[in-house]
Amino acid sequence: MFLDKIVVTKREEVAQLKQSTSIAEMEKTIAALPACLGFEKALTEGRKRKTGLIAEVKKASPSKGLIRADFDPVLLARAYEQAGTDCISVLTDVQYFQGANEYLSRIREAVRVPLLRKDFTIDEHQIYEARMIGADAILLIAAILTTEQIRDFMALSRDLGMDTLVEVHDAEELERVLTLDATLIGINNRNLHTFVTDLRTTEQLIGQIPAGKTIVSESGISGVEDIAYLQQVGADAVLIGEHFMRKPSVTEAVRELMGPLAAAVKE
Ligand SMILES: O=P(O)(O)OC[C@@H](O)[C@@H](O)c1c[nH]c2ccccc12
Repeated sequence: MFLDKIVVTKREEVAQLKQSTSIAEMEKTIAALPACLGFEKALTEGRKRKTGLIAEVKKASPSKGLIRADFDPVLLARAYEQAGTDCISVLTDVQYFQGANEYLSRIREAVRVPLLRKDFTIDEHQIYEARMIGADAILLIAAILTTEQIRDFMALSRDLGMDTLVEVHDAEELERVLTLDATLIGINNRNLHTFVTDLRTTEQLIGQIPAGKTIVSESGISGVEDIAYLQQVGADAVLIGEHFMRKPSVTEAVRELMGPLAAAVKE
């Protein structure tokens, strides 16, 4: 199964990372960095449309293979910025998503938009690494973490100045996450075991979430009617990758998708 395979890969990566650098060394580098941009803030009080948007820089995926042939991470991120996306997500996993840490650090230099490091975080070392390469937030996937790990990783991220997007896909994961003080919760419409995507996952889970949380609906979103539906069921923001990556102009694609229902009507 994909998630099990990727966790094995990540354990190897973490072992290598631990050999190449220590936490003390990483802390030194981090101390000299500028403060993070507010990722969660950009999706709440700062958001530009009724529905917040995290646009993803995604070259390939394990289920689809290569998604965009003329992939230039910096040009794509600039185009997203121009279209007024609230935040940008950057895949850094090499093996399954053809991502790279370098993509995130180059994008960091090029735009003033808060960045999510989209990867499979299973160890503290990766959280320091995320901060070093320029992330403003990291993804924590409940399916591969214990509740205690999520709690500890949220605390460490906060100490380093980063926000966390805690991702769930089913009721059991959501229940665990709701015992923590996570304020930014992602509902992944894609089952990471089977890769089947169903937007109704958001509708099914959102009812269990108490008021005051910011809900991001993730994956498989591709039409104005999808945005309308997710608005109607109560999502505060959406995370979209593939739909934009398949369009020649991602700036136009963002405007087309987010314009009709969301542009003018910021509450
Ligand atoms: O390309 P899509 O279907 O718009 O999906 C984007 C994003 O939600 C997806 O990349 C994603 C959501 N959670 C993840 C966890 C790991 C890797 C990738 C993901």
